[in-house]
Amino acid sequence: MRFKIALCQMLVSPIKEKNISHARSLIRGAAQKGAKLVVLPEMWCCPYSMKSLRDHAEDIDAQSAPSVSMLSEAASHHKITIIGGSIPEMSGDKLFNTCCVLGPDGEIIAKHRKLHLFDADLPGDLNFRESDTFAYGDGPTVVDTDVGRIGIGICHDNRFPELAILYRSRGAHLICYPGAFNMSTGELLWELMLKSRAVDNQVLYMRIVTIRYYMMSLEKFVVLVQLFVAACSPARDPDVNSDYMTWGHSSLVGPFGEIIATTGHEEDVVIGEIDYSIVQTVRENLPLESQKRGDIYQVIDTNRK
Ligand SMILES: NC(=O)CC(=O)C(=O)O
Repeated sequence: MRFKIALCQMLVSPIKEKNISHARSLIRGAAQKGAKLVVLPEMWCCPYSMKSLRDHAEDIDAQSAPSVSMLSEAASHHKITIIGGSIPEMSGDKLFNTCCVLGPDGEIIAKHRKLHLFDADLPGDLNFRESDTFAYGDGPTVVDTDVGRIGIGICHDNRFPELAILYRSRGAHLICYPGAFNMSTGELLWELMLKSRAVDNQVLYMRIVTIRYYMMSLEKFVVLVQLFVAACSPARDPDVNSDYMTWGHSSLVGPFGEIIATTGHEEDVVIGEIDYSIVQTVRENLPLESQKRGDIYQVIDTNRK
């Protein structure tokens, strides 16, 4: 399968309505260029500022979510799949950092709540505690779409290779990470993390438990994690008063760790082509699965139903 993906690296303003209509016009432009999959950034509907996130929060389950309504209308109008970046989601009294995935009929086909919240204390530089504001998501997200099986992570989720391994083990062809690395971590780590997740490879064991008679057996699945990774950031806000300055550099990385498409820090729509047949070629050229030492290490998918 071959298709075009668009990463909308949009400049986020303090005004929510403006962000929604701006995102809509970027999606329109991407669809007109032939993109079948459009990805938005982490926190595209409002500033990524812990002080004001609650003011912009939306209740997705109660269907009072203007950002998600726009995504739904855009997906069905253009007949595309949208990875809807992330928005602050209010559910009961909890706030989540949430990504909705919309299919070409406008339906929400998956909802991922950020699993790893970004808490960092870099003395004299950055002190950021997402976990003071957000609640933790409680499950991985793999979704079947018109453009393949996709795993979803949000920003800091991409630092955890086990999640990428798990997604690949569930048959994902592509992992999409809406993200917003900051100026302290971005230069050294953004591209490194994306390339690492694209080329991670492991042998995965999944424990199959037979409860009857307390018997347990271990079934082995050999899995490679060489796949495509797409990450979409907001554009850097040149306003020095901005609470959180983002690194930008939205990118599409191929299964050999190659950068297929990327950009700098300004607003841009990055278009790249994904050809899943390359995954097979890379796996044949570099047959890592036969070289893994499953007798020494293993990753167990504890969440699989
Ligand atoms: N938004 C984030 O999770 C930020 C992050 O991971 C970073 O390095 O910056």
